[in-house]
Amino acid sequence: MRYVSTRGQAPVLNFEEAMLSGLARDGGLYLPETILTLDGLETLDGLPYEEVAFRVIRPFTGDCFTDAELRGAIDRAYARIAHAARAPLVQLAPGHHLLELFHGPTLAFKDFAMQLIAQLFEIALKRSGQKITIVGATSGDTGSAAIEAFRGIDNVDVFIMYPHGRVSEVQRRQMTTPPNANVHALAVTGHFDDCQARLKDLFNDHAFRDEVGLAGVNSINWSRVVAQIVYYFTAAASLGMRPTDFCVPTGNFGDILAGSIAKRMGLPVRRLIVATNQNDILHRALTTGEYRVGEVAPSISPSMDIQVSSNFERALFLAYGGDAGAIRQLMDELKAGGFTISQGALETLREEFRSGRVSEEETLETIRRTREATGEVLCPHSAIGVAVAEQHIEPGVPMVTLATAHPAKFPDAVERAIGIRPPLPPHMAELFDLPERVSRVENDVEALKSLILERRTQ
Ligand SMILES: Cc1ncc(COP(=O)(O)O)c(C=O)c1O
Ligand SMILES: N[C@@H](CCOP(=O)(O)O)C(=O)O
Repeated sequence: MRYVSTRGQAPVLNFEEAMLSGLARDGGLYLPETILTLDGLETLDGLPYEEVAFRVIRPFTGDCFTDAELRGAIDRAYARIAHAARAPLVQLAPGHHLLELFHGPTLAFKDFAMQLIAQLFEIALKRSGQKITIVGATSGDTGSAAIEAFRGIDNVDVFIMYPHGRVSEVQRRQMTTPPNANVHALAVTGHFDDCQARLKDLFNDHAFRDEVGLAGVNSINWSRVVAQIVYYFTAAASLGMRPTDFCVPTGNFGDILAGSIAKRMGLPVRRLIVATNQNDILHRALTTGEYRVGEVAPSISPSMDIQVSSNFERALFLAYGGDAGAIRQLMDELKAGGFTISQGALETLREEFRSGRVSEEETLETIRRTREATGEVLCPHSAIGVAVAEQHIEPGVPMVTLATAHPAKFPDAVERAIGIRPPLPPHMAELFDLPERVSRVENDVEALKSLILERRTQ
């Protein structure tokens, strides 16, 4: 399988090359040239998660990994998810199901992709002897998952930029307490969009990129998206492969894009519903056709405090029929604050996506209500998903809401809602006793470059 950039001016790559590159050299995002349908959907129900993962991921990796390598990577990755089903589906109400994606080592859905791609990176780097510098931007969960997955791996340094003061204490400590020499937590002045913009600056500086062997593990990296497709298949399989709606707490649009790819592979996804907090650029874009960047407002769902939603570029590319020239034009306009989606592309997007926005008070109320009605304690991000899903449930169509993080990652918000601080699982019992290691950095690409060059160990 070959991968092309959404901006049409970067080399066409295979899976492994796209995985190791992250962002395309023209600033775009890689997508497969064609998306193949997956046969045998009716045989998936009852299979172990690992087997479904193999069948879903295999067509995307081409001949980059042998079957044995891919199966081994999948088995090692998902052995770290502390639930036999890996992504269990629990019923919240008749017709409404919660897909729990928070049983991994860092308690967020990011573990599903990050654990797997760390295994694949390791195989690829052992084979080539290449040394790389991973730089990631996080609003809290990608960073902790990346550090957990890549810490201690040979030939890799991992630098994670998070917005200083804007992640939860649990998230921060997950990033600052690992003692491994190849891990570097960077607290950046600014918000997540600043971190992501600086990350793209680093990728777009080709001399720096080549000097340090820059790689990315945000969902701008196609391999992240691929791994996130799998749980749409396991969820739909356990609901009998009926047309199903999925509601996804959304920020950078990676998780919901994975659902869109699953649909293109033939999964009976009816609608994908974007659920946002007050940082609602995606809801505004789908409602009005205007994609205009606003201020990032801090919220009780900090992982979704995002305005510039990177993977929306992939959805736009698909909605514009693969017109890379149109995407280049839109991304140029974005530099000046935003763009108008063409009527045709907007209609295409609206056929597939619905959206909703949830206030802080509604988020707290949903945590409260859901616990009372079902006993399930939601994290604030998952609560946003549940609240928006409830507005879109239609009789006869199952609704699956993605529960993207464990409530114990956001104890302050959960306590405000239900008066209880959810306990951390035993493997994280010492988190608050460990010493922290972090560098404060200004929101400045030159400062970041100097720090990375000085600190990398490879
Ligand atoms: C807990 C949680 N929920 C939802 C999201 C939004 O996911 P995405 O960025 O893939 O839209 C994130 C961040 O990515 C997250 O960490
Ligand atoms: N919410 C994310 C933001 C980055 O998302 P990614 O999926 O593009 O890596 C986070 O927790 O960091």
